[in-house]
Amino acid sequence: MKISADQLVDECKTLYVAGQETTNTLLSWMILLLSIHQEWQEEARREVLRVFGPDKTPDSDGITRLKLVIILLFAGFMRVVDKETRLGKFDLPVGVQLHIPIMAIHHDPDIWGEDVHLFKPDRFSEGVAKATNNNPSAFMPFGMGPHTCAGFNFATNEAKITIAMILQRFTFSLSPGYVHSPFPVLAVRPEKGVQVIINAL
Ligand code: HEM
Repeated sequence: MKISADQLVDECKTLYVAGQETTNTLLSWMILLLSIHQEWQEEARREVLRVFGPDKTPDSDGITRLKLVIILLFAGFMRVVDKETRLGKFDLPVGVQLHIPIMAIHHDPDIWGEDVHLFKPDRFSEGVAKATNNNPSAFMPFGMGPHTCAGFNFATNEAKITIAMILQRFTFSLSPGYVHSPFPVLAVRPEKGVQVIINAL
């Protein structure tokens, strides 16, 4: 199949939009959470130093051994019905937009338990099924089905490498100037940034 210059430009825009804000938003929230939860920052650093030591650049073998938990916040994603479809008891006409509220599903106490609002990475220690009260498909930070995120492996590896390299070199804690303002656009971004105090190790 031949691809036109316009299609190529469109593909590049898709990869940029889908891949840039999402991963840097994920990294920003991870820095925030690890700044607040110093015990998890130390635990993650211990793991990174055990796998890579203080200076080794993370390699593909090592990053598969990192079990750093990636906490993802994603506001929602959307489907447009392109042919008449029956969904459970609903008949969906063409053009209907279906919003899948990932963030609401990721905050449902019936699925995650009453402590859903707490940062508890170890809720995943026995797998997603256990963490979700046997609803593993309720955890869908990268979507689900035929259009699941094309950049899943790339993004998780990129995030692991970045966090590992930061943890190898610095400690960080939250700056008193930080203002919490989650702002949903496509991903939920920290509207005013994440200000941290960084110290070299
Ligand atoms: C933390 C980072 C990321 C998150 C949370 C994320 C999340 C998602 C989600 C929720 C979807 C929609 C899936 C669906 O509709 O079922 C999606 C689709 C997509 N993502 Fe990502 N993504 C991330 C990074 C990336 C990166 C780095 C790339 C590419 C370099 C990428 C490329 C794509 C593409 C091309 C699609 C559309 C797939 C399709 O419609 O077939 N994403 N992503």
